[in-house]
Amino acid sequence: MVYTTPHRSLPRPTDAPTRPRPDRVVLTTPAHFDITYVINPHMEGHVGSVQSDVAWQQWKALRAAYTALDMDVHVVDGAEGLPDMVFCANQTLPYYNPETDTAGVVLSRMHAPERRDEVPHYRAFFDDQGYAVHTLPSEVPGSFEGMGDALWHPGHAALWGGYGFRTDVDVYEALHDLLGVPVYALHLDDPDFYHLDTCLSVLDADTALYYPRAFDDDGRALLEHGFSTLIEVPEHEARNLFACNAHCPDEQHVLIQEGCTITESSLREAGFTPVPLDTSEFLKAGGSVFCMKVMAW
Ligand SMILES: NC(=[NH2+])NCCC[C@H](N)C(=O)O
Repeated sequence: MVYTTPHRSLPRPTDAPTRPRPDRVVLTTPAHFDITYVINPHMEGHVGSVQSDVAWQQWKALRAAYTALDMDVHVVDGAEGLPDMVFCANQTLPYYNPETDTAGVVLSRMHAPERRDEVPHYRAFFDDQGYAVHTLPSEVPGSFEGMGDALWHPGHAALWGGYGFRTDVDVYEALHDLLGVPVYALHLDDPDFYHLDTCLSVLDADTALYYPRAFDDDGRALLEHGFSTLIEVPEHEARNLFACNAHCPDEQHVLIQEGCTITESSLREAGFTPVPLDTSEFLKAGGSVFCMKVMAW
Protein backbone atom coordinates (compact mmCIF):
# COMPACT_ATOMS: atom_id res chain seq x y z
CA MET A 1 0.00 0.00 0.00
CA VAL A 2 0.97 3.61 -0.59
CA TYR A 3 -0.40 5.88 2.12
CA THR A 4 -0.75 9.57 1.27
CA THR A 5 -3.37 10.50 3.85
CA PRO A 6 -3.75 9.45 7.45
CA HIS A 7 -6.75 7.36 8.46
CA ARG A 8 -7.87 5.48 11.53
CA SER A 9 -6.78 1.98 10.58
CA LEU A 10 -3.39 3.02 9.21
CA PRO A 11 -0.68 0.55 10.24
CA ARG A 12 2.48 1.96 11.77
CA PRO A 13 5.84 1.51 10.03
CA THR A 14 7.03 -0.42 13.08
CA ASP A 15 4.28 -3.00 12.37
CA ALA A 16 6.26 -3.96 9.24
CA PRO A 17 8.78 -6.84 9.52
CA THR A 18 12.13 -5.98 11.07
CA ARG A 19 15.27 -5.46 9.00
CA PRO A 20 18.93 -5.30 10.00
CA ARG A 21 20.60 -1.89 9.94
CA PRO A 22 22.68 -1.26 6.79
CA ASP A 23 26.39 -1.05 7.59
CA ARG A 24 27.91 -0.33 4.18
CA VAL A 25 28.46 3.29 3.26
CA VAL A 26 29.12 4.13 -0.38
CA LEU A 27 30.74 7.51 -0.99
CA THR A 28 31.77 9.18 -4.25
CA THR A 29 34.93 11.27 -4.55
CA PRO A 30 34.51 14.99 -5.27
CA ALA A 31 37.15 14.73 -8.04
CA HIS A 32 34.78 16.40 -10.52
CA PHE A 33 32.43 18.14 -8.08
CA ASP A 34 31.49 21.59 -9.37
CA ILE A 35 28.52 23.88 -9.89
CA THR A 36 27.96 24.33 -13.60
CA TYR A 37 24.11 24.53 -13.74
CA VAL A 38 21.24 25.43 -11.42
CA ILE A 39 18.63 22.75 -10.66
CA ASN A 40 17.68 23.77 -7.11
CA PRO A 41 17.38 27.18 -5.42
CA HIS A 42 20.51 26.67 -3.28
CA MET A 43 22.72 26.55 -6.39
CA GLU A 44 21.71 30.04 -7.52
CA GLY A 45 24.65 32.44 -7.40
CA HIS A 46 27.14 29.61 -6.83
CA VAL A 47 28.03 28.60 -10.40
CA GLY A 48 31.82 28.31 -10.62
CA SER A 49 32.35 28.95 -6.88
CA VAL A 50 33.46 25.50 -5.66
CA GLN A 51 36.90 25.44 -4.05
CA SER A 52 38.06 21.98 -4.97
CA ASP A 53 40.78 21.68 -2.30
CA VAL A 54 38.31 22.63 0.44
CA ALA A 55 35.72 20.21 -0.95
CA TRP A 56 38.29 17.40 -0.83
CA GLN A 57 39.21 18.19 2.80
CA GLN A 58 35.55 18.23 3.81
CA TRP A 59 34.87 14.98 1.96
CA LYS A 60 37.86 13.25 3.58
CA ALA A 61 36.64 14.35 7.01
CA LEU A 62 33.23 12.83 6.22
CA ARG A 63 34.87 9.55 5.12
CA ALA A 64 36.97 9.56 8.33
CA ALA A 65 33.85 10.08 10.44
CA TYR A 66 32.24 6.95 8.95
CA THR A 67 35.44 4.96 9.36
CA ALA A 68 35.66 6.06 13.01
CA LEU A 69 32.16 4.62 13.52
CA ASP A 70 33.34 1.24 12.10
CA MET A 71 31.19 1.47 9.01
CA ASP A 72 32.22 -0.53 5.94
CA VAL A 73 33.17 2.36 3.60
CA HIS A 74 33.27 1.89 -0.20
CA VAL A 75 34.30 4.61 -2.64
CA VAL A 76 33.16 5.19 -6.23
CA ASP A 77 35.25 7.59 -8.31
CA GLY A 78 33.50 10.74 -9.46
CA ALA A 79 33.36 11.02 -13.25
CA GLU A 80 34.28 13.94 -15.43
CA GLY A 81 31.35 16.01 -16.69
CA LEU A 82 29.07 14.89 -13.82
CA PRO A 83 29.51 17.66 -11.23
CA ASP A 84 26.69 16.43 -8.93
CA MET A 85 27.80 12.78 -8.86
CA VAL A 86 29.29 13.28 -5.37
CA PHE A 87 25.66 13.32 -4.12
CA CYS A 88 25.35 9.56 -4.32
CA ALA A 89 22.17 9.24 -2.27
CA ASN A 90 20.24 9.97 -5.44
CA GLN A 91 21.00 7.37 -8.13
CA THR A 92 19.79 4.21 -6.36
CA LEU A 93 17.63 2.87 -3.55
CA PRO A 94 19.35 -0.15 -1.94
CA TYR A 95 17.27 -2.76 -0.11
CA TYR A 96 17.76 -6.02 1.73
CA ASN A 97 15.32 -8.89 2.07
CA PRO A 98 16.40 -11.31 4.83
CA GLU A 99 13.75 -13.90 3.85
CA THR A 100 15.44 -14.43 0.49
CA ASP A 101 18.83 -13.08 1.62
CA THR A 102 18.76 -10.72 -1.36
CA ALA A 103 20.59 -7.40 -1.41
CA GLY A 104 19.67 -5.22 -4.35
CA VAL A 105 19.18 -1.73 -5.67
CA VAL A 106 16.44 0.02 -7.61
CA LEU A 107 17.94 2.43 -10.12
CA SER A 108 16.73 6.01 -10.15
CA ARG A 109 15.32 8.00 -13.04
CA MET A 110 16.89 11.37 -12.48
CA HIS A 111 14.63 14.38 -12.88
CA ALA A 112 17.31 16.69 -14.33
CA PRO A 113 18.77 15.63 -17.69
CA GLU A 114 22.15 16.92 -16.43
CA ARG A 115 22.25 14.11 -13.85
CA ARG A 116 20.99 11.13 -15.90
CA ASP A 117 24.42 9.84 -16.89
CA GLU A 118 25.33 9.37 -13.21
CA VAL A 119 23.07 6.32 -12.86
CA PRO A 120 25.07 3.86 -15.06
CA HIS A 121 28.12 4.37 -12.82
CA TYR A 122 26.17 3.06 -9.82
CA ARG A 123 24.55 0.30 -11.88
CA ALA A 124 28.09 -0.89 -12.71
CA PHE A 125 29.30 -0.56 -9.10
CA PHE A 126 26.39 -2.51 -7.59
CA ASP A 127 26.48 -5.10 -10.40
CA ASP A 128 30.17 -5.74 -9.68
CA GLN A 129 29.42 -6.12 -6.00
CA GLY A 130 26.84 -8.82 -6.73
CA TYR A 131 23.66 -6.87 -5.98
CA ALA A 132 20.39 -7.54 -7.80
CA VAL A 133 19.83 -4.45 -9.96
CA HIS A 134 16.27 -3.40 -10.85
CA THR A 135 14.84 -0.70 -13.06
CA LEU A 136 11.39 0.77 -12.60
CA PRO A 137 8.81 -0.71 -15.01
CA SER A 138 8.77 1.25 -18.26
CA GLU A 139 4.98 1.66 -18.15
CA VAL A 140 5.29 3.68 -14.93
CA PRO A 141 5.99 7.28 -15.93
CA GLY A 142 7.86 9.83 -13.89
CA SER A 143 11.13 10.39 -12.13
CA PHE A 144 12.58 8.92 -8.95
CA GLU A 145 15.70 10.08 -7.09
CA GLY A 146 16.57 7.11 -4.91
CA MET A 147 17.57 7.63 -1.30
CA GLY A 148 17.19 11.40 -1.72
CA ASP A 149 13.43 10.86 -1.60
CA ALA A 150 12.93 7.30 -0.32
CA LEU A 151 14.06 6.62 3.25
CA TRP A 152 13.77 3.27 5.03
CA HIS A 153 12.10 3.41 8.42
CA PRO A 154 15.01 2.40 10.71
CA GLY A 155 14.91 -1.32 11.40
CA HIS A 156 11.72 -2.00 9.45
CA ALA A 157 10.60 -2.91 5.94
CA ALA A 158 8.67 0.32 5.36
CA LEU A 159 9.53 3.37 3.29
CA TRP A 160 8.99 7.09 3.68
CA GLY A 161 8.71 8.64 0.23
CA GLY A 162 8.90 12.33 -0.68
CA TYR A 163 7.26 13.55 -3.89
CA GLY A 164 6.49 16.74 -5.74
CA PHE A 165 9.84 18.02 -6.98
CA ARG A 166 12.17 15.17 -8.01
CA THR A 167 10.03 12.06 -7.57
CA ASP A 168 6.54 11.36 -8.90
CA VAL A 169 4.07 9.82 -6.48
CA ASP A 170 3.11 7.06 -8.98
CA VAL A 171 6.59 5.62 -8.67
CA TYR A 172 5.85 4.60 -5.07
CA GLU A 173 3.12 2.21 -6.25
CA ALA A 174 5.77 0.56 -8.44
CA LEU A 175 8.25 0.42 -5.55
CA HIS A 176 5.58 -1.14 -3.36
CA ASP A 177 4.98 -3.82 -6.00
CA LEU A 178 8.70 -4.43 -6.51
CA LEU A 179 9.77 -4.49 -2.86
CA GLY A 180 6.55 -5.59 -1.17
CA VAL A 181 6.72 -2.86 1.47
CA PRO A 182 4.29 -0.15 2.58
CA VAL A 183 5.17 3.38 1.51
CA TYR A 184 4.20 6.49 3.48
CA ALA A 185 4.25 9.17 0.78
CA LEU A 186 4.78 12.78 1.82
CA HIS A 187 4.12 15.75 -0.43
CA LEU A 188 6.94 18.29 -0.42
CA ASP A 189 5.74 21.86 -0.49
CA ASP A 190 8.74 24.21 -0.51
CA PRO A 191 11.38 24.28 -3.30
CA ASP A 192 14.23 24.77 -0.83
CA PHE A 193 13.32 21.30 0.50
CA TYR A 194 13.21 19.56 -2.85
CA HIS A 195 14.22 16.08 -1.60
CA LEU A 196 12.77 14.31 1.44
CA ASP A 197 16.27 14.06 2.94
CA THR A 198 16.44 17.87 3.12
CA CYS A 199 13.53 18.05 5.58
CA LEU A 200 13.41 14.64 7.33
CA SER A 201 16.16 12.64 8.98
CA VAL A 202 15.11 9.30 10.45
CA LEU A 203 17.27 8.59 13.50
CA ASP A 204 15.83 5.39 14.96
CA ALA A 205 12.54 3.50 14.85
CA ASP A 206 10.89 6.07 17.15
CA THR A 207 12.69 9.32 16.42
CA ALA A 208 13.16 11.70 13.50
CA LEU A 209 14.39 15.24 12.90
CA TYR A 210 12.11 17.30 10.65
CA TYR A 211 11.21 20.74 9.38
CA PRO A 212 7.40 20.68 9.65
CA ARG A 213 6.68 23.50 7.20
CA ALA A 214 8.25 21.60 4.32
CA PHE A 215 5.23 19.22 4.46
CA ASP A 216 1.46 19.64 4.09
CA ASP A 217 -1.09 18.73 6.79
CA ASP A 218 -1.42 15.12 5.61
CA GLY A 219 2.35 14.70 5.57
CA ARG A 220 2.74 16.06 9.09
CA ALA A 221 -0.05 13.79 10.30
CA LEU A 222 1.61 10.73 8.70
CA LEU A 223 4.92 11.64 10.36
CA GLU A 224 3.20 12.05 13.74
CA HIS A 225 1.67 8.62 13.25
CA GLY A 226 5.01 7.08 12.32
CA PHE A 227 7.35 8.50 14.99
CA SER A 228 6.68 8.89 18.70
CA THR A 229 9.36 11.62 18.92
CA LEU A 230 9.66 14.25 16.20
CA ILE A 231 12.39 16.79 16.82
CA GLU A 232 11.56 20.09 15.17
CA VAL A 233 14.44 21.93 13.48
CA PRO A 234 14.34 25.75 13.43
CA GLU A 235 14.01 27.45 10.04
CA HIS A 236 17.53 28.88 9.70
CA GLU A 237 19.21 25.57 10.54
CA ALA A 238 16.89 23.65 8.21
CA ARG A 239 16.92 26.02 5.24
CA ASN A 240 20.48 27.36 5.31
CA LEU A 241 22.47 24.70 7.17
CA PHE A 242 20.63 21.55 6.03
CA ALA A 243 20.24 20.29 9.61
CA CYS A 244 17.64 17.73 8.43
CA ASN A 245 20.23 16.32 6.01
CA ALA A 246 21.97 14.84 9.03
CA HIS A 247 22.68 11.12 9.04
CA CYS A 248 22.46 8.71 11.94
CA PRO A 249 24.12 5.48 10.78
CA ASP A 250 24.07 3.61 14.13
CA GLU A 251 21.05 4.92 16.07
CA GLN A 252 23.44 6.93 18.28
CA HIS A 253 25.79 9.27 16.37
CA VAL A 254 24.35 12.00 14.17
CA LEU A 255 26.63 13.41 11.48
CA ILE A 256 25.42 16.95 10.89
CA GLN A 257 26.57 20.21 9.31
CA GLU A 258 28.41 22.27 11.93
CA GLY A 259 26.72 25.37 13.35
CA CYS A 260 23.30 23.75 13.90
CA THR A 261 23.49 24.60 17.60
CA ILE A 262 19.79 24.40 18.42
CA THR A 263 19.38 21.07 16.62
CA GLU A 264 22.53 19.74 18.29
CA SER A 265 21.19 20.49 21.74
CA SER A 266 17.81 18.92 20.89
CA LEU A 267 19.69 15.83 19.69
CA ARG A 268 21.69 15.64 22.92
CA GLU A 269 18.51 16.00 24.99
CA ALA A 270 17.01 13.08 23.07
CA GLY A 271 20.07 10.94 23.90
CA PHE A 272 21.93 11.19 20.57
CA THR A 273 25.55 12.25 20.02
CA PRO A 274 25.98 14.96 17.36
CA VAL A 275 29.11 14.74 15.20
CA PRO A 276 29.45 18.17 13.57
CA LEU A 277 31.20 18.30 10.17
CA ASP A 278 31.78 21.14 7.74
CA THR A 279 30.09 20.52 4.37
CA SER A 280 29.98 24.19 3.32
CA GLU A 281 31.28 23.56 -0.23
CA PHE A 282 28.52 21.02 -0.80
CA LEU A 283 25.80 23.22 0.72
CA LYS A 284 26.38 25.57 -2.25
CA ALA A 285 25.05 22.78 -4.50
CA GLY A 286 22.09 22.04 -2.20
CA GLY A 287 23.46 19.03 -0.36
CA SER A 288 25.10 18.00 2.91
CA VAL A 289 25.96 14.80 4.78
CA PHE A 290 22.98 12.60 3.95
CA CYS A 291 23.16 13.42 0.22
CA MET A 292 26.83 12.44 0.05
CA LYS A 293 26.44 8.72 0.68
CA VAL A 294 24.20 5.78 0.04
CA MET A 295 23.68 3.07 2.65
CA ALA A 296 23.57 -0.56 1.55
CA TRP A 297 23.57 -4.04 3.07
N1 LIG B 1 20.02 13.83 -1.59
C1 LIG B 1 20.18 15.08 -1.87
N2 LIG B 1 19.39 15.97 -1.33
N3 LIG B 1 21.13 15.41 -2.77
C2 LIG B 1 21.52 16.70 -3.14
C3 LIG B 1 21.61 16.84 -4.63
C4 LIG B 1 22.15 18.17 -5.04
C5 LIG B 1 22.15 18.39 -6.52
N4 LIG B 1 22.76 19.64 -6.84
C6 LIG B 1 20.73 18.33 -7.10
O1 LIG B 1 20.08 19.34 -7.11
O2 LIG B 1 20.28 17.33 -7.55
